[in-house]
Formats: sequence, C-alpha cells, structure tokens
Amino acid sequence: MSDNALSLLRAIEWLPASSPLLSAALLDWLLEEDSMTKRFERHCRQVTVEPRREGFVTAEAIAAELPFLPQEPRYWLREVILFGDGAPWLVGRTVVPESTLTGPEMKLSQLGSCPLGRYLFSSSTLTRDFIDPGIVAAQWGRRSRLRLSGKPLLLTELFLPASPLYQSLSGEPRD
Ligand SMILES: C=C(O[C@@H]1C=C(C(=O)O)C=C[C@H]1O)C(=O)O
Repeated sequence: MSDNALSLLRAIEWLPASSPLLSAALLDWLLEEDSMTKRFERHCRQVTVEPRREGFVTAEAIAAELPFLPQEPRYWLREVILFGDGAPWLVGRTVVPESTLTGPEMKLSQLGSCPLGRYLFSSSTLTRDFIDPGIVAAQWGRRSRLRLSGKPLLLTELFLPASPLYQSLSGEPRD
C-alpha cells in the first residue's frame, strides 16, 4: 500500500482555490493551519509515524518540489505514513533544502518516528507561505511551503481513504 500511496502522492493534480470541487467541509481540512498530527489525535487514541524514506537526495529526486525551493546541491527527503490507531491515514513527503538544516533545524534530519508536526509547531519561528489543495484517484492532498526562521521546506500530504477527512465529507459530524 505505501509504495502505491507514495507514487499517488507524486501524481496529485493541484486545484485553484476557486475549484467547485472544494467544499467548505473539505477546505476545513485541507487549509488546516495548525498541526495535522494534532487534528488527527482528536479522532483516535494514538497517531504513529512510520518513516519509509529519509536521506539526502539531489535535485533530480525532487523535481516536483524544485520550483518552490532554492536550487541547492542536496535536499533532505522524508517520506512517511501516518497511522491513526494503526490505520493508514496519510502519506507525507517533506523536502528540506540543506541550507535549512542549520541551528535547531538540524533536528529535521533526525526525526525518525517523531511526527514532523511536533517539531514544526513547537517552533516560535514557524510561518506558512501557502497551501495548495489537490486531488488524485479520488483522494485529497495538499502542498505547503513552510518556513522556520525564514528557511523553507516543502510538505506534500495525501489523505488516505481511512482518514477522518472523508468521514466529515459524508455528512458525519464535522471535526
Ligand atoms: C506537518 C505535520 O506533520 C505531519 C507529520 C509528518 C511527518 O512526520 O513527516 C508529515 C506530515 C504531517 O501530516 C503536522 O502535524 O501538521
């Protein structure tokens, strides 16, 4: 499942915010400004993270993210699956330019099974430049450029069918 989900993540079609496909209930999730990990925790007992890939890559491996990041020799790539009580809820792909990995941000290359959001949202210097909604194979996704002390990273997330986002779209009580 995870390899397929990771290749789906790379095929997300990005939508304009004015797209009629984007209902208010859906945007309530996709434009979430706070931690998605924390929001998921409101829908389960435990959120866990399974790193599937972590390491330095060159620009060829991150062609989709390159237009949104500075051109550098190396980038830290992290791909994970987030689980809610053991069910796969989200695939996340984070690309961090090596020049972002300075000072406290060096921790971004040492996260392992610690959710990225726990680090990001504990930082007083976190800002978000944009969130783009998207869709692939009837699954929703989003792409955000975040900054820590002004240093960028790009996060792409694909919400898997078991995630609580889809319950809120089927008329279930909203989050
Ligand atoms: C960015 C967040 O962290 C989550 C955790 C991720 C990780 O551990 O790599 C990736 C995607 C996010 O859904 C968040 O909680 O908002």
